[in-house]
Amino acid sequence: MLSGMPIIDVRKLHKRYGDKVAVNDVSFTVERGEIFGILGPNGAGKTTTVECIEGLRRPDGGEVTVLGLDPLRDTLELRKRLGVQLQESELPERIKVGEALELYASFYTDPSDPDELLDLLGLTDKRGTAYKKLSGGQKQRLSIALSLIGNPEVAVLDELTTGLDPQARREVWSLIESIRDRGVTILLVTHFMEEAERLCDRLALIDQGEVVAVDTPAGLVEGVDDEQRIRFRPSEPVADHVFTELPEVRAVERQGTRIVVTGTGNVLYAVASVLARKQIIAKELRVDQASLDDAFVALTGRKLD
Ligand SMILES: Nc1ncnc2c1ncn2[C@@H]1O[C@H](COP(=O)(O)OP(=O)(O)OP(=O)(O)O)[C@@H](O)[C@H]1O
Repeated sequence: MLSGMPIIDVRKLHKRYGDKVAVNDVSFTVERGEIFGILGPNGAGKTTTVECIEGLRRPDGGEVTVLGLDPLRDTLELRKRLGVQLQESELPERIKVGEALELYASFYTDPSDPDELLDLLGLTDKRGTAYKKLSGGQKQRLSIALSLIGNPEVAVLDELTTGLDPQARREVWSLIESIRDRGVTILLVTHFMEEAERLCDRLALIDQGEVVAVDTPAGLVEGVDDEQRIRFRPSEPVADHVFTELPEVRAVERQGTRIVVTGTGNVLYAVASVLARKQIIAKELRVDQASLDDAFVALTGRKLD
């Protein structure tokens, strides 16, 4: 295989449902070994895009190749090499964790060792537990295990941590990183900014069926103006004009006893200096930089969630 070939190549993908355009000329490539994210609000067209990649939907236009294969024509070959996460409803309630893995392993000629996967996913002591008795996080981990049982070269994970508590979510994130470290290329669909920021090497921001940007998380955030938000509770009362007189400051806002100063350049130094001169202490000081959320707003004029 050519080393330069992308693992997933989506070109001008177009998909309508009746009159509704769900995906409008979406293009991106996923390179070997990366975690590539598709990030966008509900209804942006993320699931439709990955269903075309998985061969579950027929595009109305454009081209998709996965590992050089056509998802609609080379279905059988692709099934062996592409791992797809199951929907929750696809497993019988009574099946035990170990049985589910053995069953799925039997579909492949060279599956992963179920015990090793259970261990990797922290499910070893759940081997004999019925599916319906698992917690949300455990079900999620099992569905990831099932997507990996065939030793795929590439895995598609859709809304991986939806419905999980923050603790379980972080566990799943480190799991995904260890899977990538084993050499699996991962396409991750999410509407969580934090998840995309933490996990993805690169990501496509999608809005209303269109790709608005493809870049690294840092690259996307760099594109936003370098505005910073400084929040603190002053030890003494202080008037707004003390800050608004500073050239770096764009706005001053009050939130109860807190002051929120936004500005650009070295605004933090400017604010800290003026407070020091007045011998005022900034309590509970917090500085927020631009985030992927801000990048999304800057690009689309709308918030992510
Ligand atoms: N089978 C269908 N028939 C008609 N319209 C559909 C169908 N599936 C999706 N849509 C519409 O197409 C658009 C894109 O949906 P899609 O599910 O791909 O978006 P998404 O980004 O995955 O959103 P979500 O996170 O809510 O699943 C939405 O407006 C949705 O209502």
